[in-house]
Amino acid sequence: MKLSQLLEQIEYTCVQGGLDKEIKSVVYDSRKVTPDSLFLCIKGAVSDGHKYAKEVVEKGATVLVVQDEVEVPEEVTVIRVENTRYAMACISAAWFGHPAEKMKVIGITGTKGKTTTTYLVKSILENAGYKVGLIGTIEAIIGDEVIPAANTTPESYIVQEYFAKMAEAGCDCVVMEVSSQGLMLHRTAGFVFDFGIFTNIEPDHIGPNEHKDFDDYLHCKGLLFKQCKVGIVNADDEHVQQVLEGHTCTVETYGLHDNADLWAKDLKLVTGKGVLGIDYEVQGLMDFPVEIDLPGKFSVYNSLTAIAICRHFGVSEENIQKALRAAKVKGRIEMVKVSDEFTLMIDYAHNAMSLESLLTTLKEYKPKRLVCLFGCGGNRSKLRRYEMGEVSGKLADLTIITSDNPRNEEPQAIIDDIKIGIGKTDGKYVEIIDRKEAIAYAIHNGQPGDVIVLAGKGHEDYQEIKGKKYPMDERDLIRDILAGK
Ligand SMILES: CC(=O)N[C@H]1[C@@H](OP(=O)(O)OP(=O)(O)OC[C@H]2O[C@@H](n3ccc(=O)[nH]c3=O)[C@H](O)[C@@H]2O)O[C@H](CO)[C@@H](O)[C@@H]1O[C@H](C)C(=O)N[C@@H](C)C(=O)N[C@H](CCC(=O)O)C(=O)O
Ligand SMILES: Nc1ncnc2c1ncn2[C@@H]1O[C@H](COP(=O)(O)OP(=O)(O)OP(=O)(O)O)[C@@H](O)[C@H]1O
Repeated sequence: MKLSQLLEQIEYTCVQGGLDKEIKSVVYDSRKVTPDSLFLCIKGAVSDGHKYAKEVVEKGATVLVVQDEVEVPEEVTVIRVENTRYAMACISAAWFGHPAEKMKVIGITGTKGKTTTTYLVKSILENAGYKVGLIGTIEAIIGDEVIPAANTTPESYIVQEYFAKMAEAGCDCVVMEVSSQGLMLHRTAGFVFDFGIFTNIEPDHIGPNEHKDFDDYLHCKGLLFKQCKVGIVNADDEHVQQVLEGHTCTVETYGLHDNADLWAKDLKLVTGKGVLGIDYEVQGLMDFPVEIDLPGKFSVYNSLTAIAICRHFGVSEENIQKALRAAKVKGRIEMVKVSDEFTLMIDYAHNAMSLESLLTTLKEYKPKRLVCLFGCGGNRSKLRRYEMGEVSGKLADLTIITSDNPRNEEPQAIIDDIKIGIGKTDGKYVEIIDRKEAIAYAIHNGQPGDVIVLAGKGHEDYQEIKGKKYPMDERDLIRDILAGK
Protein backbone atom coordinates (compact mmCIF):
# COMPACT_ATOMS: atom_id res chain seq x y z
CA MET A 1 0.00 0.00 0.00
CA LYS A 2 1.19 3.53 -0.73
CA LEU A 3 2.56 5.43 2.28
CA SER A 4 0.47 8.50 1.42
CA GLN A 5 -2.70 6.37 1.64
CA LEU A 6 -1.73 5.15 5.10
CA LEU A 7 -1.20 8.70 6.32
CA GLU A 8 -4.50 10.08 5.01
CA GLN A 9 -6.19 10.34 8.43
CA ILE A 10 -3.35 11.78 10.50
CA GLU A 11 -1.60 15.09 11.03
CA TYR A 12 2.16 14.79 10.57
CA THR A 13 5.40 16.40 9.52
CA CYS A 14 7.65 14.61 7.08
CA VAL A 15 11.04 15.21 8.72
CA GLN A 16 13.10 13.49 6.02
CA GLY A 17 12.74 11.17 3.01
CA GLY A 18 9.91 10.96 0.51
CA LEU A 19 6.26 9.96 0.70
CA ASP A 20 6.26 8.01 -2.53
CA LYS A 21 6.95 4.62 -1.03
CA GLU A 22 5.25 1.25 -1.19
CA ILE A 23 4.75 -0.28 2.26
CA LYS A 24 4.69 -4.06 2.65
CA SER A 25 3.94 -4.29 6.38
CA VAL A 26 2.99 -2.09 9.35
CA VAL A 27 4.95 -3.08 12.45
CA TYR A 28 5.35 -1.82 16.04
CA ASP A 29 7.69 -4.53 17.33
CA SER A 30 11.30 -4.41 16.05
CA ARG A 31 11.47 -8.20 16.17
CA LYS A 32 8.84 -8.43 13.44
CA VAL A 33 10.32 -5.96 10.95
CA THR A 34 10.89 -7.19 7.37
CA PRO A 35 12.02 -5.32 4.20
CA ASP A 36 9.77 -2.33 3.30
CA SER A 37 8.10 -2.23 6.71
CA LEU A 38 6.67 0.94 8.19
CA PHE A 39 7.83 0.91 11.84
CA LEU A 40 5.92 2.76 14.55
CA CYS A 41 8.08 3.86 17.50
CA ILE A 42 5.86 3.39 20.58
CA LYS A 43 6.86 4.63 24.03
CA GLY A 44 5.74 1.84 26.33
CA ALA A 45 5.71 1.01 30.00
CA VAL A 46 8.87 -1.07 29.76
CA SER A 47 10.59 -0.12 26.54
CA ASP A 48 10.73 2.71 24.00
CA GLY A 49 10.35 1.84 20.33
CA HIS A 50 12.51 4.84 19.34
CA LYS A 51 15.59 3.06 20.64
CA TYR A 52 15.19 0.36 17.95
CA ALA A 53 15.31 2.90 15.07
CA LYS A 54 18.76 1.91 13.79
CA GLU A 55 18.09 -1.81 14.21
CA VAL A 56 14.82 -1.74 12.24
CA VAL A 57 16.40 0.23 9.40
CA GLU A 58 19.12 -2.42 9.16
CA LYS A 59 16.35 -5.03 8.91
CA GLY A 60 14.78 -3.14 5.98
CA ALA A 61 12.24 -0.69 7.44
CA THR A 62 11.93 2.20 4.99
CA VAL A 63 9.60 4.43 7.02
CA LEU A 64 9.65 5.33 10.72
CA VAL A 65 6.73 7.01 12.47
CA VAL A 66 8.05 8.82 15.55
CA GLN A 67 7.13 11.28 18.25
CA ASP A 68 10.74 11.95 19.32
CA GLU A 69 13.89 12.56 17.33
CA VAL A 70 15.71 9.62 15.75
CA GLU A 71 18.94 9.48 13.74
CA VAL A 72 18.70 7.28 10.68
CA PRO A 73 20.15 7.46 7.11
CA GLU A 74 18.58 10.18 4.96
CA GLU A 75 16.91 7.80 2.50
CA VAL A 76 14.72 6.53 5.35
CA THR A 77 11.44 8.44 5.58
CA VAL A 78 10.77 9.82 9.06
CA ILE A 79 7.19 10.89 9.82
CA ARG A 80 6.77 12.87 13.02
CA VAL A 81 3.43 12.88 14.83
CA GLU A 82 2.27 14.09 18.22
CA ASN A 83 1.39 10.62 19.48
CA THR A 84 2.55 7.44 17.79
CA ARG A 85 -0.11 5.28 19.50
CA TYR A 86 -2.86 7.45 18.02
CA ALA A 87 -1.11 7.40 14.65
CA MET A 88 -0.82 3.61 14.88
CA ALA A 89 -4.59 3.29 15.28
CA CYS A 90 -5.29 5.44 12.19
CA ILE A 91 -2.55 3.84 10.09
CA SER A 92 -3.74 0.34 11.07
CA ALA A 93 -7.35 1.23 10.16
CA ALA A 94 -6.15 2.37 6.73
CA TRP A 95 -3.87 -0.66 6.34
CA PHE A 96 -6.79 -3.05 6.88
CA GLY A 97 -9.19 -1.02 4.68
CA HIS A 98 -11.30 0.54 7.47
CA PRO A 99 -13.07 -2.72 8.37
CA ALA A 100 -15.11 -1.10 11.20
CA GLU A 101 -17.16 0.65 8.53
CA LYS A 102 -18.32 -2.73 7.21
CA MET A 103 -19.97 -3.82 10.50
CA LYS A 104 -21.85 -2.38 13.44
CA VAL A 105 -19.37 -1.93 16.28
CA ILE A 106 -20.51 -2.08 19.92
CA GLY A 107 -18.02 -1.02 22.61
CA ILE A 108 -18.67 -1.74 26.29
CA THR A 109 -16.77 0.08 29.03
CA GLY A 110 -17.14 0.08 32.82
CA THR A 111 -15.44 -1.29 35.92
CA LYS A 112 -17.63 -4.39 36.13
CA GLY A 113 -19.94 -6.27 33.81
CA LYS A 114 -18.05 -5.81 30.53
CA THR A 115 -17.27 -9.47 29.91
CA THR A 116 -20.66 -10.76 30.98
CA THR A 117 -22.53 -8.18 28.91
CA THR A 118 -20.51 -8.81 25.74
CA TYR A 119 -21.45 -12.51 25.86
CA LEU A 120 -25.10 -11.72 26.59
CA VAL A 121 -25.22 -9.38 23.58
CA LYS A 122 -23.55 -12.00 21.41
CA SER A 123 -26.05 -14.68 22.50
CA ILE A 124 -29.08 -12.49 21.85
CA LEU A 125 -27.91 -11.22 18.46
CA GLU A 126 -26.83 -14.67 17.30
CA ASN A 127 -30.11 -16.14 18.44
CA ALA A 128 -31.77 -13.55 16.19
CA GLY A 129 -29.66 -14.61 13.20
CA TYR A 130 -26.79 -12.09 13.25
CA LYS A 131 -23.18 -13.16 12.85
CA VAL A 132 -21.25 -11.58 15.72
CA GLY A 133 -17.53 -11.16 16.38
CA LEU A 134 -16.27 -10.62 19.94
CA ILE A 135 -13.15 -9.10 21.51
CA GLY A 136 -12.66 -9.27 25.27
CA THR A 137 -10.78 -10.33 28.39
CA ILE A 138 -11.17 -14.05 27.78
CA GLU A 139 -10.74 -14.32 24.02
CA ALA A 140 -11.46 -12.94 20.58
CA ILE A 141 -14.04 -14.89 18.58
CA ILE A 142 -13.90 -14.53 14.82
CA GLY A 143 -16.29 -16.98 13.18
CA ASP A 144 -14.95 -20.43 14.13
CA GLU A 145 -11.60 -19.05 15.22
CA VAL A 146 -11.05 -18.45 18.95
CA ILE A 147 -7.91 -16.57 19.99
CA PRO A 148 -7.02 -16.38 23.72
CA ALA A 149 -6.62 -12.79 24.89
CA ALA A 150 -3.54 -11.10 26.37
CA ASN A 151 -5.36 -7.83 27.02
CA THR A 152 -9.02 -6.94 27.47
CA THR A 153 -8.66 -4.43 24.64
CA PRO A 154 -5.74 -5.34 22.39
CA GLU A 155 -3.31 -2.97 20.68
CA SER A 156 -4.96 -0.92 17.89
CA TYR A 157 -3.20 -2.86 15.13
CA ILE A 158 -4.65 -6.10 16.51
CA VAL A 159 -8.11 -4.57 16.93
CA GLN A 160 -8.07 -3.60 13.24
CA GLU A 161 -6.66 -6.97 12.21
CA TYR A 162 -9.48 -8.75 14.08
CA PHE A 163 -12.08 -6.40 12.57
CA ALA A 164 -10.77 -7.16 9.08
CA LYS A 165 -10.97 -10.92 9.70
CA MET A 166 -14.48 -10.53 11.12
CA ALA A 167 -15.68 -8.52 8.13
CA GLU A 168 -14.15 -11.14 5.84
CA ALA A 169 -15.85 -13.93 7.83
CA GLY A 170 -19.18 -12.18 7.15
CA CYS A 171 -19.81 -10.74 10.65
CA ASP A 172 -22.62 -8.19 10.74
CA CYS A 173 -21.45 -6.79 14.02
CA VAL A 174 -18.74 -6.92 16.64
CA VAL A 175 -19.15 -6.54 20.37
CA MET A 176 -16.02 -5.62 22.29
CA GLU A 177 -14.86 -4.79 25.77
CA VAL A 178 -13.23 -1.37 25.90
CA SER A 179 -10.96 -0.97 28.90
CA SER A 180 -10.09 2.48 30.18
CA GLN A 181 -6.41 1.70 29.52
CA GLY A 182 -7.44 0.82 25.97
CA LEU A 183 -9.08 4.23 25.61
CA MET A 184 -6.17 6.01 27.31
CA LEU A 185 -3.62 4.32 25.03
CA HIS A 186 -5.66 4.92 21.84
CA ARG A 187 -6.13 1.20 21.20
CA THR A 188 -9.64 1.96 19.90
CA ALA A 189 -8.88 5.19 18.02
CA GLY A 190 -9.21 5.47 14.24
CA PHE A 191 -12.86 4.47 13.93
CA VAL A 192 -16.31 5.36 15.25
CA PHE A 193 -18.33 3.00 17.45
CA ASP A 194 -21.97 2.63 16.47
CA PHE A 195 -22.83 2.06 20.13
CA GLY A 196 -20.86 3.00 23.23
CA ILE A 197 -21.98 1.43 26.49
CA PHE A 198 -21.21 2.41 30.09
CA THR A 199 -21.93 -0.17 32.81
CA ASN A 200 -20.61 1.41 36.04
CA ILE A 201 -17.49 2.84 37.63
CA GLU A 202 -15.76 2.45 40.97
CA PRO A 203 -12.18 3.09 42.06
CA ASP A 204 -10.03 0.42 40.39
CA HIS A 205 -7.09 0.31 37.97
CA ILE A 206 -5.39 3.19 39.75
CA GLY A 207 -1.64 2.88 40.11
CA PRO A 208 1.63 2.64 38.17
CA ASN A 209 1.01 2.04 34.42
CA GLU A 210 -2.71 2.43 35.01
CA HIS A 211 -4.60 5.63 35.93
CA LYS A 212 -3.02 8.35 38.06
CA ASP A 213 -6.26 8.97 39.97
CA PHE A 214 -10.02 8.43 39.88
CA ASP A 215 -10.59 11.62 37.82
CA ASP A 216 -8.24 10.31 35.15
CA TYR A 217 -10.08 6.96 35.21
CA LEU A 218 -13.42 8.80 34.77
CA HIS A 219 -12.02 10.94 31.99
CA CYS A 220 -10.70 7.91 30.08
CA LYS A 221 -14.01 6.04 30.33
CA GLY A 222 -15.71 9.19 29.00
CA LEU A 223 -13.61 9.17 25.83
CA LEU A 224 -15.87 6.46 24.42
CA PHE A 225 -18.78 8.91 24.35
CA LYS A 226 -16.82 11.29 22.14
CA GLN A 227 -16.23 8.47 19.70
CA CYS A 228 -19.60 6.76 19.30
CA LYS A 229 -22.90 7.50 17.58
CA VAL A 230 -25.28 6.28 20.31
CA GLY A 231 -24.30 6.13 23.98
CA ILE A 232 -26.23 3.73 26.23
CA VAL A 233 -25.48 4.41 29.88
CA ASN A 234 -26.41 3.26 33.36
CA ALA A 235 -28.59 6.02 34.81
CA ASP A 236 -28.13 4.67 38.35
CA ASP A 237 -24.35 5.11 38.46
CA GLU A 238 -23.50 8.14 40.58
CA HIS A 239 -20.74 9.19 38.16
CA VAL A 240 -22.70 8.90 34.93
CA GLN A 241 -22.81 12.65 34.28
CA GLN A 242 -19.03 12.96 34.72
CA VAL A 243 -18.50 10.09 32.28
CA LEU A 244 -20.78 11.84 29.77
CA GLU A 245 -19.06 15.23 30.10
CA GLY A 246 -18.39 16.61 26.64
CA HIS A 247 -20.12 13.70 24.90
CA THR A 248 -20.86 14.00 21.20
CA CYS A 249 -23.28 11.06 20.85
CA THR A 250 -27.01 10.76 21.41
CA VAL A 251 -27.68 9.28 24.83
CA GLU A 252 -30.07 6.60 26.03
CA THR A 253 -30.27 5.37 29.62
CA TYR A 254 -31.13 2.18 31.47
CA GLY A 255 -31.50 1.44 35.17
CA LEU A 256 -33.75 0.27 37.94
CA HIS A 257 -35.90 3.40 38.18
CA ASP A 258 -38.49 5.01 35.93
CA ASN A 259 -36.23 7.98 35.18
CA ALA A 260 -34.35 5.71 32.74
CA ASP A 261 -35.43 5.13 29.14
CA LEU A 262 -35.35 1.37 29.68
CA TRP A 263 -35.79 0.13 33.21
CA ALA A 264 -36.42 -2.98 35.24
CA LYS A 265 -39.00 -3.42 37.97
CA ASP A 266 -40.43 -6.19 40.16
CA LEU A 267 -37.12 -8.00 40.67
CA LYS A 268 -37.63 -11.50 42.11
CA LEU A 269 -34.83 -13.77 43.28
CA VAL A 270 -35.46 -17.32 42.13
CA THR A 271 -33.93 -20.55 43.40
CA GLY A 272 -34.50 -24.14 42.51
CA LYS A 273 -32.92 -27.33 41.16
CA GLY A 274 -29.38 -26.19 41.82
CA VAL A 275 -29.78 -22.87 40.01
CA LEU A 276 -30.02 -19.26 41.23
CA GLY A 277 -31.68 -16.73 38.98
CA ILE A 278 -33.66 -13.53 38.87
CA ASP A 279 -36.89 -12.51 37.14
CA TYR A 280 -38.01 -8.98 36.34
CA GLU A 281 -40.17 -6.82 34.07
CA VAL A 282 -38.63 -4.58 31.42
CA GLN A 283 -40.36 -1.21 31.14
CA GLY A 284 -40.05 1.96 29.08
CA LEU A 285 -38.74 1.54 25.54
CA MET A 286 -39.78 -2.14 25.71
CA ASP A 287 -42.28 -3.95 27.90
CA PHE A 288 -41.97 -7.67 28.67
CA PRO A 289 -40.98 -10.15 31.41
CA VAL A 290 -37.45 -11.58 31.67
CA GLU A 291 -36.21 -14.75 33.39
CA ILE A 292 -32.48 -15.38 33.70
CA ASP A 293 -30.46 -18.13 35.34
CA LEU A 294 -27.83 -15.69 36.55
CA PRO A 295 -27.99 -14.40 40.11
CA GLY A 296 -28.31 -11.01 41.68
CA LYS A 297 -29.09 -7.42 40.92
CA PHE A 298 -25.98 -7.03 38.80
CA SER A 299 -27.33 -9.70 36.46
CA VAL A 300 -30.38 -7.48 36.00
CA TYR A 301 -28.10 -4.59 35.03
CA ASN A 302 -26.05 -6.73 32.65
CA SER A 303 -29.07 -8.27 30.92
CA LEU A 304 -30.87 -4.92 30.77
CA THR A 305 -27.79 -3.38 29.12
CA ALA A 306 -27.80 -6.21 26.59
CA ILE A 307 -31.52 -5.66 25.91
CA ALA A 308 -30.94 -1.91 25.44
CA ILE A 309 -28.30 -2.65 22.81
CA CYS A 310 -30.16 -5.42 21.01
CA ARG A 311 -33.31 -3.31 20.75
CA HIS A 312 -31.43 -1.23 18.18
CA PHE A 313 -30.98 -4.36 16.07
CA GLY A 314 -34.72 -4.99 15.95
CA VAL A 315 -34.52 -8.24 17.93
CA SER A 316 -37.99 -9.41 18.99
CA GLU A 317 -39.05 -9.77 22.63
CA GLU A 318 -39.39 -13.54 22.16
CA ASN A 319 -35.84 -13.85 20.83
CA ILE A 320 -34.45 -11.74 23.67
CA GLN A 321 -36.34 -13.79 26.27
CA LYS A 322 -35.22 -17.08 24.76
CA ALA A 323 -31.56 -16.08 24.53
CA LEU A 324 -31.45 -14.69 28.07
CA ARG A 325 -33.10 -17.79 29.53
CA ALA A 326 -30.27 -19.91 28.11
CA ALA A 327 -27.47 -17.41 28.79
CA LYS A 328 -24.29 -18.63 30.45
CA VAL A 329 -20.88 -16.93 30.54
CA LYS A 330 -17.77 -19.04 31.04
CA GLY A 331 -16.22 -18.41 34.45
CA ARG A 332 -18.55 -15.53 35.37
CA ILE A 333 -20.96 -16.79 38.05
CA GLU A 334 -21.17 -19.87 35.84
CA MET A 335 -23.43 -22.42 37.48
CA VAL A 336 -22.38 -26.04 37.06
CA LYS A 337 -25.09 -28.58 37.75
CA VAL A 338 -23.85 -31.16 40.24
CA SER A 339 -27.01 -31.66 42.29
CA ASP A 340 -30.65 -30.62 42.47
CA GLU A 341 -30.12 -30.04 46.20
CA PHE A 342 -27.39 -27.41 46.21
CA THR A 343 -25.85 -24.86 43.84
CA LEU A 344 -22.25 -24.79 42.68
CA MET A 345 -20.70 -22.03 40.62
CA ILE A 346 -17.36 -21.04 39.11
CA ASP A 347 -16.42 -17.36 39.25
CA TYR A 348 -13.37 -15.27 38.43
CA ALA A 349 -13.49 -13.12 41.60
CA HIS A 350 -9.82 -12.93 42.57
CA ASN A 351 -9.61 -9.85 44.72
CA ALA A 352 -11.38 -8.75 47.89
CA MET A 353 -13.64 -6.23 46.16
CA SER A 354 -15.03 -8.76 43.64
CA LEU A 355 -15.29 -11.49 46.25
CA GLU A 356 -17.17 -9.24 48.65
CA SER A 357 -19.59 -8.14 45.94
CA LEU A 358 -20.18 -11.73 44.83
CA LEU A 359 -20.66 -13.20 48.32
CA THR A 360 -22.93 -10.33 49.36
CA THR A 361 -25.08 -10.92 46.27
CA LEU A 362 -25.28 -14.65 46.96
CA LYS A 363 -26.23 -14.13 50.62
CA GLU A 364 -29.41 -12.41 49.40
CA TYR A 365 -30.57 -15.87 48.29
CA LYS A 366 -30.42 -16.94 51.96
CA PRO A 367 -28.49 -20.18 51.35
CA LYS A 368 -28.36 -22.79 54.11
CA ARG A 369 -24.60 -22.34 54.03
CA LEU A 370 -22.50 -20.14 51.78
CA VAL A 371 -19.30 -22.07 51.05
CA CYS A 372 -16.39 -20.20 49.46
CA LEU A 373 -13.40 -22.05 47.99
CA PHE A 374 -10.42 -20.01 46.87
CA GLY A 375 -6.65 -19.59 46.87
CA CYS A 376 -4.39 -16.67 46.01
CA GLY A 377 -1.68 -16.30 43.38
CA GLY A 378 1.96 -16.77 44.28
CA ASN A 379 4.47 -13.94 43.67
CA ARG A 380 1.66 -11.41 43.95
CA SER A 381 0.39 -9.02 46.61
CA LYS A 382 0.24 -10.47 50.14
CA LEU A 383 -2.32 -7.85 51.04
CA ARG A 384 -4.78 -9.51 48.65
CA ARG A 385 -4.44 -12.75 50.67
CA TYR A 386 -5.23 -11.10 53.98
CA GLU A 387 -8.11 -9.15 52.45
CA MET A 388 -9.70 -12.08 50.62
CA GLY A 389 -9.33 -14.20 53.76
CA GLU A 390 -11.05 -11.56 55.83
CA VAL A 391 -13.90 -11.10 53.32
CA SER A 392 -14.54 -14.82 53.07
CA GLY A 393 -14.24 -15.29 56.83
CA LYS A 394 -16.78 -12.53 57.35
CA LEU A 395 -19.32 -13.52 54.69
CA ALA A 396 -19.05 -17.28 54.08
CA ASP A 397 -20.26 -19.95 56.48
CA LEU A 398 -17.34 -22.12 55.46
CA THR A 399 -14.15 -21.21 53.62
CA ILE A 400 -12.15 -23.89 51.83
CA ILE A 401 -8.64 -22.52 51.36
CA THR A 402 -6.73 -24.06 48.50
CA SER A 403 -4.24 -23.22 45.70
CA ASP A 404 -4.55 -20.80 42.77
CA ASN A 405 -1.45 -20.37 40.61
CA PRO A 406 1.15 -20.69 43.42
CA ARG A 407 3.90 -19.87 40.88
CA ASN A 408 7.28 -19.93 42.66
CA GLU A 409 5.89 -19.80 46.19
CA GLU A 410 5.08 -22.71 48.48
CA PRO A 411 1.28 -23.20 48.41
CA GLN A 412 1.22 -23.70 52.18
CA ALA A 413 2.88 -20.31 52.74
CA ILE A 414 0.14 -18.63 50.70
CA ILE A 415 -2.55 -20.50 52.62
CA ASP A 416 -0.94 -19.39 55.88
CA ASP A 417 -1.24 -15.75 54.72
CA ILE A 418 -4.91 -16.24 53.86
CA LYS A 419 -5.43 -17.71 57.34
CA ILE A 420 -4.11 -14.48 58.87
CA GLY A 421 -7.03 -12.66 57.16
CA ILE A 422 -9.60 -15.25 58.22
CA GLY A 423 -8.16 -15.10 61.72
CA LYS A 424 -9.50 -11.55 62.04
CA THR A 425 -13.01 -13.01 61.84
CA ASP A 426 -14.69 -15.96 63.50
CA GLY A 427 -15.24 -17.65 60.11
CA LYS A 428 -14.84 -21.43 59.91
CA TYR A 429 -12.36 -22.85 57.44
CA VAL A 430 -10.61 -25.97 56.19
CA GLU A 431 -7.37 -26.03 54.19
CA ILE A 432 -6.75 -28.46 51.35
CA ILE A 433 -3.74 -27.63 49.18
CA ASP A 434 -4.73 -29.66 46.12
CA ARG A 435 -7.49 -27.81 44.26
CA LYS A 436 -9.15 -30.96 42.93
CA GLU A 437 -9.27 -32.50 46.41
CA ALA A 438 -10.64 -29.22 47.75
CA ILE A 439 -13.42 -29.17 45.15
CA ALA A 440 -14.18 -32.84 45.87
CA TYR A 441 -14.50 -31.97 49.55
CA ALA A 442 -16.92 -29.15 48.71
CA ILE A 443 -19.08 -31.37 46.52
CA HIS A 444 -19.08 -34.45 48.77
CA ASN A 445 -20.00 -32.34 51.78
CA GLY A 446 -22.65 -30.26 50.00
CA GLN A 447 -25.88 -29.96 51.98
CA PRO A 448 -29.39 -29.19 50.69
CA GLY A 449 -29.73 -25.41 50.22
CA ASP A 450 -25.98 -24.73 50.12
CA VAL A 451 -24.42 -22.34 47.65
CA ILE A 452 -20.82 -23.26 46.84
CA VAL A 453 -18.55 -20.81 45.05
CA LEU A 454 -15.29 -21.86 43.42
CA ALA A 455 -13.67 -18.44 43.21
CA GLY A 456 -10.61 -17.19 41.41
CA LYS A 457 -10.05 -19.29 38.33
CA GLY A 458 -13.12 -18.43 36.27
CA HIS A 459 -12.33 -19.12 32.61
CA GLU A 460 -8.67 -20.00 33.27
CA ASP A 461 -7.79 -23.54 32.27
CA TYR A 462 -4.42 -23.96 33.95
CA GLN A 463 -2.62 -23.96 37.28
CA GLU A 464 0.71 -22.11 37.16
CA ILE A 465 3.39 -23.81 39.26
CA LYS A 466 7.08 -22.90 39.19
CA GLY A 467 7.05 -21.27 35.75
CA LYS A 468 4.89 -23.92 34.07
CA LYS A 469 1.18 -23.81 33.27
CA TYR A 470 -0.36 -27.23 33.94
CA PRO A 471 -3.75 -27.89 32.25
CA MET A 472 -6.51 -27.60 34.84
CA ASP A 473 -10.09 -26.72 33.98
CA GLU A 474 -12.49 -26.72 36.93
CA ARG A 475 -15.29 -28.05 34.72
CA ASP A 476 -13.16 -31.13 33.96
CA LEU A 477 -12.24 -31.52 37.62
CA ILE A 478 -15.93 -31.48 38.57
CA ARG A 479 -16.78 -34.03 35.86
CA ASP A 480 -14.00 -36.33 37.09
CA ILE A 481 -15.05 -35.95 40.71
CA LEU A 482 -18.67 -36.81 39.86
CA ALA A 483 -17.45 -39.80 37.84
CA GLY A 484 -15.44 -40.96 40.86
CA LYS A 485 -12.08 -40.45 39.12
C1 LIG B 1 1.31 -1.26 30.67
C2 LIG B 1 0.72 -1.75 29.39
O1 LIG B 1 -0.34 -1.34 29.01
N1 LIG B 1 1.42 -2.66 28.74
C3 LIG B 1 0.92 -3.20 27.48
C4 LIG B 1 1.77 -2.73 26.34
O2 LIG B 1 3.07 -2.84 26.58
P1 LIG B 1 3.91 -1.54 26.18
O3 LIG B 1 3.32 -0.88 24.98
O4 LIG B 1 4.02 -0.71 27.37
O5 LIG B 1 5.16 -2.25 25.65
P2 LIG B 1 6.71 -2.14 25.99
O6 LIG B 1 7.14 -3.53 26.28
O7 LIG B 1 7.02 -1.06 26.93
O8 LIG B 1 7.30 -1.76 24.55
C5 LIG B 1 7.12 -0.48 23.93
C6 LIG B 1 7.24 -0.64 22.44
O9 LIG B 1 8.55 -1.15 22.12
C7 LIG B 1 8.41 -2.25 21.26
N2 LIG B 1 9.55 -3.16 21.41
C8 LIG B 1 9.80 -3.74 22.61
C9 LIG B 1 10.86 -4.63 22.72
C10 LIG B 1 11.68 -4.91 21.58
O10 LIG B 1 12.64 -5.67 21.60
N3 LIG B 1 11.35 -4.28 20.43
C11 LIG B 1 10.31 -3.41 20.31
O11 LIG B 1 10.08 -2.88 19.23
C12 LIG B 1 7.08 -2.88 21.65
O12 LIG B 1 6.56 -3.69 20.61
C13 LIG B 1 6.22 -1.63 21.89
O13 LIG B 1 5.71 -1.17 20.68
O14 LIG B 1 1.47 -3.38 25.12
C14 LIG B 1 1.38 -4.81 25.15
C15 LIG B 1 0.88 -5.34 23.80
O15 LIG B 1 1.28 -4.61 22.76
C16 LIG B 1 0.37 -5.20 26.19
O16 LIG B 1 0.19 -6.60 26.20
C17 LIG B 1 0.80 -4.68 27.54
O17 LIG B 1 -0.25 -4.97 28.45
C18 LIG B 1 0.14 -5.54 29.70
C19 LIG B 1 0.09 -7.06 29.57
C20 LIG B 1 -0.85 -5.10 30.76
O18 LIG B 1 -0.93 -5.68 31.81
N4 LIG B 1 -1.64 -4.09 30.52
C21 LIG B 1 -2.70 -3.65 31.43
C22 LIG B 1 -2.30 -2.38 32.18
C23 LIG B 1 -3.91 -3.35 30.56
O19 LIG B 1 -3.80 -2.86 29.46
N5 LIG B 1 -5.08 -3.68 31.08
C24 LIG B 1 -6.32 -3.36 30.41
C25 LIG B 1 -7.54 -3.51 31.32
C26 LIG B 1 -7.75 -4.85 31.96
C27 LIG B 1 -9.00 -4.89 32.84
O20 LIG B 1 -10.05 -4.30 32.53
O21 LIG B 1 -8.92 -5.58 33.88
C28 LIG B 1 -6.49 -4.20 29.16
O22 LIG B 1 -7.17 -3.72 28.23
O23 LIG B 1 -5.98 -5.34 29.10
N1 LIG C 1 -22.78 -5.06 36.46
C1 LIG C 1 -22.02 -5.50 37.46
N2 LIG C 1 -21.83 -4.76 38.58
C2 LIG C 1 -21.08 -5.20 39.60
N3 LIG C 1 -20.48 -6.41 39.63
C3 LIG C 1 -20.62 -7.19 38.55
C4 LIG C 1 -21.40 -6.79 37.43
N4 LIG C 1 -21.37 -7.77 36.52
C5 LIG C 1 -20.61 -8.74 37.02
N5 LIG C 1 -20.16 -8.41 38.26
C6 LIG C 1 -19.28 -9.19 39.15
O1 LIG C 1 -17.95 -8.92 38.70
C7 LIG C 1 -17.33 -10.11 38.18
C8 LIG C 1 -16.66 -9.76 36.87
O2 LIG C 1 -17.65 -9.54 35.90
P1 LIG C 1 -17.25 -9.29 34.38
O3 LIG C 1 -16.10 -10.17 34.05
O4 LIG C 1 -18.46 -9.36 33.57
O5 LIG C 1 -16.77 -7.78 34.47
P2 LIG C 1 -15.56 -7.07 33.75
O6 LIG C 1 -15.97 -5.64 33.59
O7 LIG C 1 -15.21 -7.76 32.50
O8 LIG C 1 -14.47 -7.17 34.85
P3 LIG C 1 -12.89 -7.47 34.80
O9 LIG C 1 -12.28 -6.33 34.06
O10 LIG C 1 -12.55 -7.55 36.25
O11 LIG C 1 -12.77 -8.80 34.07
C9 LIG C 1 -18.47 -11.13 38.01
O12 LIG C 1 -18.03 -12.45 38.18
C10 LIG C 1 -19.45 -10.70 39.06
O13 LIG C 1 -19.07 -11.28 40.30
